[in-house]
Amino acid sequence: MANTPIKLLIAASGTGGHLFPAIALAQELPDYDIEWLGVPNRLETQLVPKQYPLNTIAVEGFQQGFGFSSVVILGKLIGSIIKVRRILKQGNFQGVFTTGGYIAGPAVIAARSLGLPVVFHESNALPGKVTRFFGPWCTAVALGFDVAAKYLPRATNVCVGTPVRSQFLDAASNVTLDLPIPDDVPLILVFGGSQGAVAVNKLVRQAAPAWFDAGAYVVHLTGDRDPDANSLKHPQYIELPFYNNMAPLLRRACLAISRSGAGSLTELAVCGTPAILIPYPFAAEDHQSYNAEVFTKAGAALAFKQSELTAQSLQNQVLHLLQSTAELAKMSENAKAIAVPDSAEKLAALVREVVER
Ligand SMILES: CC(=O)N[C@H]1[C@@H](OP(=O)(O)OP(=O)(O)OC[C@H]2O[C@@H](n3ccc(=O)[nH]c3=O)[C@H](O)[C@@H]2O)O[C@H](CO)[C@@H](O)[C@@H]1O
Repeated sequence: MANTPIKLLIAASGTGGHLFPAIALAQELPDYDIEWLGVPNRLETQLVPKQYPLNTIAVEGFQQGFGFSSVVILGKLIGSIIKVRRILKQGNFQGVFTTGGYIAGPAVIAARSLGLPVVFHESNALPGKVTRFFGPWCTAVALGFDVAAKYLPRATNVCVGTPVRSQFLDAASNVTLDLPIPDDVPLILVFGGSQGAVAVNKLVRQAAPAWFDAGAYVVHLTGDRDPDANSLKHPQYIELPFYNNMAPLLRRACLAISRSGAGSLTELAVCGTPAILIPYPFAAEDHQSYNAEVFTKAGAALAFKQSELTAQSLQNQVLHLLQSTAELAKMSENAKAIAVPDSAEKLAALVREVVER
């Protein structure tokens, strides 16, 4: 039996922020037999590499209050727990890993009810409700930022950083910057999480002409739901709904304008990209502001509330930074100082310790 691979079920679903760390972990466990748990209509159907079979369940979050729709959701949750228990038993799984979100509830309950170990990864500075509720039930909670530990006093916390895609670490990676940007121009990268940020896009389109006049190029990743897509045309402006080769792009950019999802922040740190952060104002419990604070405290970024930022103030702030190479260099150094480049290895070591114990 010594050579039988360990069977691990990874429950990660929904956004890039939940999926990329889990994929990075899976790639760090090549000797494991891994299957995925997701939902049928989210990003996992496109992003999870084909070698990991995808099991799907119907699960969604509870709304405020408890009405008829909550009863339906509760029914789905119970159905999901039963289905995950069946998957775990029939597949002889030895442990579960999750990055949180709605999928985590049935995964944790099913695994713990069968006595299986669970490692939960929470990438945000303010852990989500699901993490705060289920964290104490898990064998270990791996944290992206150590400040999160104070919100999880009853959980077994280990700070490991947040794993990034292999393109961020592998110098020999064949992931290259295939965009027409001259070598000697300042590049501003604008992106808004894995789904784009329409409000930021609007500000950027108004502010960008002055940046072009200052000689800068702008790569603008708009997401695929922007009603004004393709409305700005300029030879120094490249607009795309989504771009996959983020590592070379973040390394090349002298400044990023970004939301402050944990995944984006982790990549900014690993690449040492100075940033202007505009936390998504409607994120659950305003968690993106807590994430941004980790970076502003470290001197790695500036952060502005969306409600307080105008196109004019954004324009001026960027023009100021473009002229302050020393300030940008300091921010870059500070960003690198909070990066945890070997996070996937640390997380994999924790999973091995917990599952093979
Ligand atoms: C709106 C919201 O609540 N978002 C949450 C969601 O992350 P969400 O996926 O929205 O945002 P993240 O910043 O965590 O991750 C975005 C990821 O998408 C990638 N990307 C983006 C644009 C693009 O064109 N190409 C590309 O590859 C980025 O490089 C990054 O890896 O889960 C995160 C982890 O719990 C939270 O911190 C975020 O607050």
